[in-house]
Amino acid sequence: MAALCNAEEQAGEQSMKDSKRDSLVVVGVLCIQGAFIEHIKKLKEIRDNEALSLEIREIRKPSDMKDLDGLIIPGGESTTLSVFLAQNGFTDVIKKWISGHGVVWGTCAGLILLADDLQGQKEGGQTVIGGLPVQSRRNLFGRQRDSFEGLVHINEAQQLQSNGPPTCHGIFIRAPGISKVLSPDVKVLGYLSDQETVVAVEYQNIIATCFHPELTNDLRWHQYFLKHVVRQKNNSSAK
Ligand SMILES: NC(=O)CC[C@H](N)C(=O)O
Repeated sequence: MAALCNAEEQAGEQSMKDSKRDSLVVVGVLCIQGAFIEHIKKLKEIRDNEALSLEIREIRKPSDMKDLDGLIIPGGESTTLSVFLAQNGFTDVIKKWISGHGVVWGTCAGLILLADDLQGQKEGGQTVIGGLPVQSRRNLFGRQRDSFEGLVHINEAQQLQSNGPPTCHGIFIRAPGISKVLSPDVKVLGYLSDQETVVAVEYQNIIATCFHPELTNDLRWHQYFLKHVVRQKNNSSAK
């Protein structure tokens, strides 16, 4: 497949270079439960490889969100995460931060928390953050024993890196699905080999994946997220 290098991609590349020169970008990882250590490792690897001016912050309480440019909500157990967030006055803080254009990436349980319409939630409901106009179904691919690894096709129009392959390895652990896209403005970033099952999306300042790129050697999803964060920061400081 031809390498794609669109204007947005170029703007992202430029922003990454700019971030090396000037302002510090602050990216947080929600460190309550789940695969947060793996996300932090990936961010550190990119920061060190690319000499980025990047602060990587562990987010454990609402006040840690101060001056944050980007946030990763990791996979884990969405019920545990949602109860913790609600009980600690965290849900509304993150909601407000996202509506103020903070760039967020939810992987797996993180996607569940960001979906506007959640199906298959625990009895009594789950307090979610929302903001992403998709319907997500918990455990769409089955229970724990149905967890699988498979090929994710990266949507050509949204190529993650101009020089990367058009696929990536997807690790799906009791994964949620994106059962419906609720807005034409949701961009599909990745889908399975059946060409139908959407597993990665982007909507404005929100990225969400059903699988776990932090558990693979592929850095492209984290690089893609960081570019988005830097672009957004530069846009808002230009205003
Ligand atoms: N790997 C994951 O994050 C699994 C998510 C889990 N099924 C949940 O509903 O929270």
